Amino acid sequence: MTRDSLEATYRILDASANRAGEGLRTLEEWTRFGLDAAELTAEFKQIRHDVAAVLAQLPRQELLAARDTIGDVGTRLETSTEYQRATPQDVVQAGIARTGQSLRVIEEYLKTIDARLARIVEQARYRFYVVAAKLELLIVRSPLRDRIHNARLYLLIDAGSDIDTFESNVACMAQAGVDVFQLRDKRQTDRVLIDRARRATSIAHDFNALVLMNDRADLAMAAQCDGVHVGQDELPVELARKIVGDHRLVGLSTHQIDQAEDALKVGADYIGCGPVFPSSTKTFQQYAGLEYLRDVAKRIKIPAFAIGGIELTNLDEVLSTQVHRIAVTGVVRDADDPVQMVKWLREKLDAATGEEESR
Ligand SMILES: Cc1ncc(COP(=O)(O)OP(=O)(O)O)c(N)n1
Ligand SMILES: Cc1ncsc1CCOP(=O)(O)O
Ligand SMILES: [Mg+2]
Repeated sequence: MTRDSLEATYRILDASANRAGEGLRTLEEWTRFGLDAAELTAEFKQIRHDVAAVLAQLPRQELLAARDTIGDVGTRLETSTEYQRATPQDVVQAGIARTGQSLRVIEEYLKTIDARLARIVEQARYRFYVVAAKLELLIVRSPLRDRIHNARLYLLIDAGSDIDTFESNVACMAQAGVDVFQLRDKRQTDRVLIDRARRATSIAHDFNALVLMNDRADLAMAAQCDGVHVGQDELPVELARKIVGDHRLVGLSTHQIDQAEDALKVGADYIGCGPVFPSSTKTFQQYAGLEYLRDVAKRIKIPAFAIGGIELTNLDEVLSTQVHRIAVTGVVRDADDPVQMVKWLREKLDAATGEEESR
C-alpha cells in the first residue's frame, strides 16, 4: 500500500471508530436511563470496549497524525434528516444505523491492515446486530403500543349470556370510557371465544378501544383481535409474541418487582400488577398490595395496570401509588348501574392523569 493510501485508511479507521463509539454510547444511554434495561446496557458497553480494544492495537501515533477534522470534507456535508429527531426513539434508530455502518467500515478497511483484527470487529458487528434488534423491538412505535400507553381503564369481561347482550354491553362500556377490553371466560368453548372476540373487536374499534384475549394467543390470532394477556405460569411472552407478531400486544401478569423487570426484557407491551386487594372474581393466597404498585411506579417504564379488588372506594389509594391505570371486573359487573360505574371510574382516572400532567 502506498503511504498516501495507508494514511487515508488510518483516517477512515479513526473517524469510524469515533463514530461507532459515539453511536454505541448513544444507544447505551437510552437502554440505561430510558429503559432501565441492564442486560442490553451491558451488551452495548461490552461491544464498545471490544471495538476500542481492537483499535488500541493500531499505532496510535499514525491514527492521530492522520486525523484532520477541519480538512475533512465530510464534516461540511449535512443530510436533511440529520437534525430531524422528534423523539428519543428517533435518536435510537439513527444510532443503530450509524453504528452498524461504522462497524462495517472499520471491518472492511482493517482487512487491508490486519485480517485477524478485522475478524474480531466482524464478530462484534454480529453481536451488535443481535442486541440492536432487541432494542429496536422494545422501542418500535406500533400504533397499538401508543394506544396501550394512553389507556387508563381496562375491563375484563366474560362471554355473557347471549351474543346480543354481549355486543350491547361492549358498545355501552366503550362509549362510557373503557379503553381496553379483555375477554376472560374460562368456561367457554374456543368457538364461542373466537366469535365473541371478533365481534367485540369490531365494536370496540368504532370507539377507539382495544380487545385482548385472556391466556390464548392462538385464539387472539383466530379472532384477529388486538393481542393476548398471559400469566406467569402460562404461555411465555416470547412464544406468545411469535404467535401474535410484533404489531399485536402481549400483556403479562406480574406480582413482584423482579417479574415486572423481566417483563421488559422478554418484550411484554404492558403488565398487570396485583392482586392489590381481595377480589370477588378470583381467590388469592397472597396479595402484591399497594407497596408493589409504588415500586412499579418508581421503577418500571412500560404501562402498568393495577388489578384485583379495585372499587370506587379504594381507587384513591391505588392512584396515590402513582400507578394511574387500572384493570377491573367485579366493580363494574356487580354495580347497579355498570355504565355509570365506568363513567365514575373514568372521571377519577382522568382527574389523576390531569394532575400528573400539570405537575
Ligand atoms: C390485565 C390483567 N392483569 C392480570 C391478569 C391475571 O392473569 P393471570 O395471572 O394469567 O390469571 P387469569 O386471568 O388467567 O386467571 C389478567 N387476566 N389481566
Ligand atoms: C383475573 C384477575 N387477576 C387478578 S385480579 C383478577 C380479576 C379482576 O379483578 P376484580 O374483579 O377484583 O376487579
Ligand atoms: Mg392467565
